[in-house]
Amino acid sequence: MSRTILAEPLTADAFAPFGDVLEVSGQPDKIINAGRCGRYHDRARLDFGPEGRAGISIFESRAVAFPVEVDLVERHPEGSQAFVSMTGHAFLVVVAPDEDGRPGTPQAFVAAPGQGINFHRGTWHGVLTPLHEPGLFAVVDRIGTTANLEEYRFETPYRVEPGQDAIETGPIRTA
Ligand SMILES: NC(=O)N[C@@H](O)C(=O)O
Ligand code: NI
Repeated sequence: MSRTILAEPLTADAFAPFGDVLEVSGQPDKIINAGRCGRYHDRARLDFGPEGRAGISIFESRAVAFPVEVDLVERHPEGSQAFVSMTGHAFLVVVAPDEDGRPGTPQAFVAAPGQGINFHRGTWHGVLTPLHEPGLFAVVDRIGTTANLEEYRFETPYRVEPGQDAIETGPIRTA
C-alpha cells in the first residue's frame, strides 16, 4: 500500500523552504563577455561547514519513469547539495519538511529543462532521480571526512505521479 503525491512544476517560491532553484530568472545581475552573456550572479546559498570543502562530482544515474516509488529520503547535516543536469533533461525532486528530526509529508517537483536545484544544509530529500537518459549530473556538495548523511525509510512508501502542469520535455531546445 502506498500514498500518492503529485509532482508539481518547480518554482523558486515553492522550493524556498528547502533550497534554491538554479535558473535564469529576472534580469541578469551583470552583462559580461563583451556583452554576449548575462551573469545571474550568486543565486544559491552554498554551505560546506567549518570542516568541509566544496567539491564537484559527476553522477551518472539510471533514469526512472512515473509513477516513482519513494520509500527513502536522506539529508546532509553538514552541507548543501546542488544537482545540475548536464543534458538539460527534466528530473524529479522530492523534499520533505523536518518534524522533530523526522521527515514530514514529502513534496515532489519536476525540474524542467534549464532548472537545477540546491538543497540547503539538512533538507530532507529523495536521492537524485533523472526522468530521462542519460542521467548525467554535476553535483556540488561537501567533501569531508565524515559521512554527512542521515537516511530515513518510510514505513509506507509514497507513489509520485506527475501533476497536470509538470513539464517533462526532453533537452532544452534553442529557440
Ligand atoms: N549519496 C550521494 O552522494 N547522493 C545523494 O546525496 C543524493 O542526494 O543523490
Ligand atoms: Ni543527497
